[in-house]
Amino acid sequence: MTARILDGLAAAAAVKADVASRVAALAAGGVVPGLGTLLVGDNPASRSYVTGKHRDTAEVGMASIREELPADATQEEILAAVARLNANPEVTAFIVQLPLPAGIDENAVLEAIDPAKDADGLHPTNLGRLVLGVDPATAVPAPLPCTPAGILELLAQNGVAVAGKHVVVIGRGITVGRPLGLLLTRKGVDATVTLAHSRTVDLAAEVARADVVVAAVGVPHLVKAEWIKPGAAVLDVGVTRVGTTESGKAKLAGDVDPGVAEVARWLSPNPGGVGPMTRALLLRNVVETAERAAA
Ligand SMILES: Nc1nc2c(c(=O)[nH]1)N[C@@H](CN(C=O)c1ccc(C(=O)N[C@@H](CCC(=O)O)C(=O)O)cc1)CN2
Repeated sequence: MTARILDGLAAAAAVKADVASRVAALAAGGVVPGLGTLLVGDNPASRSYVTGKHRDTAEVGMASIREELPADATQEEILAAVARLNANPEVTAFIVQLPLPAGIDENAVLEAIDPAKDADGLHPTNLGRLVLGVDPATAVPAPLPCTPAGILELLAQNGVAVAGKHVVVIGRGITVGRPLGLLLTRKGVDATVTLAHSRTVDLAAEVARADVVVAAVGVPHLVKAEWIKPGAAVLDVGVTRVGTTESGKAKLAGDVDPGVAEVARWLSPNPGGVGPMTRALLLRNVVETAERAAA
């Protein structure tokens, strides 16, 4: 059996089409939503993600506001850039591209974002709302972290159910693993979640019990075909740059061994899976912030 592909480019196109029509409706009322980004340093992956985000905003008719600082920017300079984005009326919502350079207190920077302008759902207030708002029907509206929300959207668009299923998430980082565990265990989503990490004793045994596996650690080809329960859905989220091609392009390796495609029923590839969904859900967060402000 060869896995069916969870095509992130196709699913992201559907989300973007919806966002574009909502942007057009806002524009008819004189509101132009704007995404702001703050990029600090020269990390080529971060630069390429930010460039992609600004290409997306143009595609859906949003404005773009781009702030950049050098790799040796101080904590104070970064906080000042965040304050500028908070105060800029053209910025509906914005992100601080992560990771920040070594030595910068990332949590302090995330806390400095106005929670009403948090496009990533990573401000403590919005993460707190995700924890508190167990029932989405009664929860205070708040942006959801983009990668976890993109994973749920990708599964839903392809009819892959998670309610009552056992999901093993590998990785406990702030942008994927932790918030994904919260999202999957919400009322109405109803998955049973194991959050595995670098100190998990027998990762192979944990993965072998999973109906859905989400690998988000950045260890090339960590998840092996022989670990996978036949019929499971596997989402390859983590990515590592493992060199460059002859033409100078980055060579990427996901967390999932290519042999998994022969065992799993569903496979979200990397690239072309969750990455494009992360970007599409960012646009959705921005348009929803603009809609809330305009209501
Ligand atoms: N502030 C944030 N920082 C980071 C986040 C985040 O959600 N918020 N997540 C990741 C990086 N990320 C978003 O910023 C991201 C990762 C991957 C992609 C993507 O489209 N990937 C493509 C491949 C692109 C390539 O060739 O490199 C794919 O998977 O097909 C978009 C965004 C860490 N930082």
